[in-house]
Amino acid sequence: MKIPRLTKSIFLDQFIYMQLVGVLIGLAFPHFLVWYGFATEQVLTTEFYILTQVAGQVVGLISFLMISLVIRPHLKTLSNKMQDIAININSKDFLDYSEKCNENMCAMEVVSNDEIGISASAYNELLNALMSAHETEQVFNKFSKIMSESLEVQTLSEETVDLLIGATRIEAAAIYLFKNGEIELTSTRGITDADKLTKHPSVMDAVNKGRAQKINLPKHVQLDGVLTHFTPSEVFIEPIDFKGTHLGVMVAATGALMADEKTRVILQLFSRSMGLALNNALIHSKFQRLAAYDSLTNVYNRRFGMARLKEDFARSTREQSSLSVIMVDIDHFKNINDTYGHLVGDKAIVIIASILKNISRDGDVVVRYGGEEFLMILPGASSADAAKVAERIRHQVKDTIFKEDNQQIVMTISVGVCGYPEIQVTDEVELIDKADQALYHAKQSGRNRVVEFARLKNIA
Ligand SMILES: Nc1nc2c(ncn2[C@@H]2O[C@H](COP(=O)(O)OP(=O)(O)OP(=O)(O)O)[C@@H](O)[C@H]2O)c(=O)[nH]1
Repeated sequence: MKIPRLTKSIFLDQFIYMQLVGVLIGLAFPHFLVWYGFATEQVLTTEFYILTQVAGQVVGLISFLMISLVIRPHLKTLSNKMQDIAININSKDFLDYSEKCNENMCAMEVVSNDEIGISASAYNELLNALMSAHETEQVFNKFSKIMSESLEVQTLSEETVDLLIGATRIEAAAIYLFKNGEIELTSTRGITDADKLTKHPSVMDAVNKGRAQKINLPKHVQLDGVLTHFTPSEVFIEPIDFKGTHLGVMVAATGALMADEKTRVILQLFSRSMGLALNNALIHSKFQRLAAYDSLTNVYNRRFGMARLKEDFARSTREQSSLSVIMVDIDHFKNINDTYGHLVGDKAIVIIASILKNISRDGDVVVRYGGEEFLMILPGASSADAAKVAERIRHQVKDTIFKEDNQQIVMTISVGVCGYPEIQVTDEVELIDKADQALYHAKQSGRNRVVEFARLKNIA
């Protein structure tokens, strides 16, 4: 039965109805007493009617007050908490609010199993769902920031793995990408033998078919967790795709705690959204490579080499450390072209470049400076050290027999060396210029030789 509403306040309606009930009881009560055996002249009097009316109103009023005292505070607390959340969501302060939120402050105490108790637990569930959605949103915002701020595959992968481990129940993770037809480990945290996973059939399946999977981790893979070593409870394999192309796969393992809803949601969000950023990063690195490398020899091109030399020279003058350059030019190269043709000439250039690369140490830079001219930058090497390297190169070139059809081609090179700070130059262009002068001298004095600019000066 639906009782009609009288005012805008349910409590006021309830009060009015209680008063009406009081009036009816006040009217009926004297007649009930007559029926019960009281004398009519005693109870059907105006005074007795007034008395029963007053008693009825008082009972109505007490009932209203009791309802206000027992029910109203619970509803008031519930409405205050809801208002707090609404205000914080609207003022975008929900992050601070959720961080401060503990059981006492935000959750409602459930004190009954009636509608009020049900409302309190429904509110608590709603609050938990809101907090969890908010946390997921925060993690995804951080993830979007990572995706939009870097164009480096390595940085993107490492920061994603770190965030995944920091924000979910995942305790170890790795990202593998397809490179030249092979699955390559790009970043890993916690999986100590991550390389071995590239051969695992489930990983291959996820990469080849783009199929997400959940597997048991193979025995030989161990996890470093917060607790020493432990066996993971689950391992998720999520493909990373972009427009139907399988770019790679994300492997993530939970530790002692199984993945909760938030972990599963974030894992899927990450693997599904990474494709675009990784694809951009892969294109970027391809373009960077194209812009920096010489396509014939696969060593740095002149533009990149000069930029690199500028940086190295600035560092050497700042730190007062040695820096030497070696200029290499193939002797009578025109003859090779004229005798065997340009294609054979190209092969000869590639052979010289690979000799230079093989002899160079970590940190040295090989540059194709011109057609058949190479520059080698040796940070930390004195002029005398660089001259020794140059001699090794010269010998190796001379001793390399280059076979073309049935012909055996022997090449020689002339080399100019200049080193800072032995030779006090003002910039990197002057350093190159001096090495060039030494090279010119090597050519003039018969070719197939190394000339150090420092000695040239002494001779002069
Ligand atoms: N095959 C080929 N030849 C090139 C390339 N770049 C430059 N050359 C040739 O290299 C030759 C360089 O000749 P020169 O500078 O006259 O000198 P050289 O014959 O090497 O003689 P010296 O340097 O004086 O010992 C020219 O014939 C160019 O055409 C290239 O990328 N491929």
